[in-house]
Amino acid sequence: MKIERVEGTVSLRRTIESGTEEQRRAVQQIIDDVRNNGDRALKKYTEMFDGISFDTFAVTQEEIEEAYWLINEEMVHIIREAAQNIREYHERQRMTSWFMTRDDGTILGQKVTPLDAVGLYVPGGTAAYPSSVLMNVIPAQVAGVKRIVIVSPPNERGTLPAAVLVAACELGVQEIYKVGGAQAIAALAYGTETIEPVDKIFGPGNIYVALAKREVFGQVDIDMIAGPSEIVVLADETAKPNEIAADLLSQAEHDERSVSILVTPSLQLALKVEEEVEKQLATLPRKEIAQKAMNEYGVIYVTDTMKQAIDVVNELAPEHLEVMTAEPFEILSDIRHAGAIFLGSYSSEPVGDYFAGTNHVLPTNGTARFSSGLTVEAFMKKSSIVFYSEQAWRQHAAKIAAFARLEGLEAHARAVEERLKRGDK
Ligand SMILES: NC(=O)c1ccc[n+]([C@@H]2O[C@H](COP(=O)([O-])OP(=O)(O)OC[C@H]3O[C@@H](n4cnc5c(N)ncnc54)[C@H](O)[C@@H]3O)[C@@H](O)[C@H]2O)c1
Ligand SMILES: N[C@H](CO)Cc1c[nH]c[nH+]1
Ligand SMILES: [Zn+2]
Repeated sequence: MKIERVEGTVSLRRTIESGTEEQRRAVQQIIDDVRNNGDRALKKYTEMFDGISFDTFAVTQEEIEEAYWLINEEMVHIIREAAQNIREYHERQRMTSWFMTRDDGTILGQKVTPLDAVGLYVPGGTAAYPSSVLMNVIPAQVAGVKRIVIVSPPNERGTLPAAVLVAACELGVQEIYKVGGAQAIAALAYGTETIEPVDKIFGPGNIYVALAKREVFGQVDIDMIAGPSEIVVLADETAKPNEIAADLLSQAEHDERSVSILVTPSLQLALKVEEEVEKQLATLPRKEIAQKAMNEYGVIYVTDTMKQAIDVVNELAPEHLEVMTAEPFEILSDIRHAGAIFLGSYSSEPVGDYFAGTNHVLPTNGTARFSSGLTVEAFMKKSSIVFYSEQAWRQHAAKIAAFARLEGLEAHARAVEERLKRGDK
């Protein structure tokens, strides 16, 4: 890990993978094929990319039962407890419709409606996280979404990871399809004989999945495109170097492009954390990934003051921020940009990844400057409500018509004035 003094600007912005021309063309072709040939195309690409042939893509009851055999009971209880915590937190985000009235009889309001159907992409390989199933499905359920569909590429046994199936089943998700990649995204967007289309697609995936999501946007809505994980630790001399190092490595093991940064006014702490990171890296099972991430994107910024350290954090606008100082709550009001803020030395970032109840789908790449993590709101939409009484119309019709004529929109003006004829009768 490099130790640097902060000079000039700092940034978390990395190039966003936009794929090669060849990949973009391949994705476009897969999407067209699924639109035209439905299940037949899904079958073809599943054979081609996942090496499995299916007659039906739906996960069966037997597969769910087998998954429960493969997961120990204690783990099922942990998943249940985590789910309860996540549900309790997200219940607080529930939105309600509201109305307001004016003396002239006008009633205005906002009607909140859950999306009818959403699709969650669960990536294959080692990146199949049951915790992400909880983080996406629970806010959808709290919002009141009726139809929740999970798609994920089949593994070499022709099924899905047991932990993913158990997490989904614990939440009562009943529609799970073994199909991945761009073909799964196309099926969710346009529908096939087996898979009914949805209204919005959530979840991460590889470049083919990301490109397909971009491509179908407009036909359906999509969530954010999340980049590799990031952690910034803001610490003073009271923090423990071994704990900081462990937390930095927790995110580095996600991806070779993950970013782990310590910002501190203490050079002594910086030196100790650097040493600890090397020590702890040596015994990590995902050492290769974490090492690459630390070499490329790991850095310790040493500042002159805590105030300067806070400025650096705000400039970085990280996905996750840990505040490990003597009085973390005193710093909270100065933090302006971070997807999730973990306060105090016991609030290690994985506490939020799995269990506390907050959502782990968060803005990356410096976008925490202007965006937020996944919330219940992402699964809802708002319709404005307008009721004009006769009194309100009489009082304001001329003003509205004048405004319309200012824009040169005569039909607008006449629509409002058309009601005058009623008074003539
Ligand atoms: N940001 C996050 O929160 C987060 C979390 C988990 C995983 N991820 C990402 O998910 C990804 C998982 O990748 P994965 O590949 O293991 O699983 P994946 O499910 O994203 O992709 C697998 C599918 O890719 C398609 N594919 C593979 N090669 C192809 C080709 N040549 N042409 C067309 N399609 C092809 C296949 O259809 C296959 O089923 C990683 O990139 C990881 O970084 C991100
Ligand atoms: N830290 C990841 C988001 O950046 C989420 C995750 C899932 N499992 C473990 N961690
Ligand atoms: Zn994580």
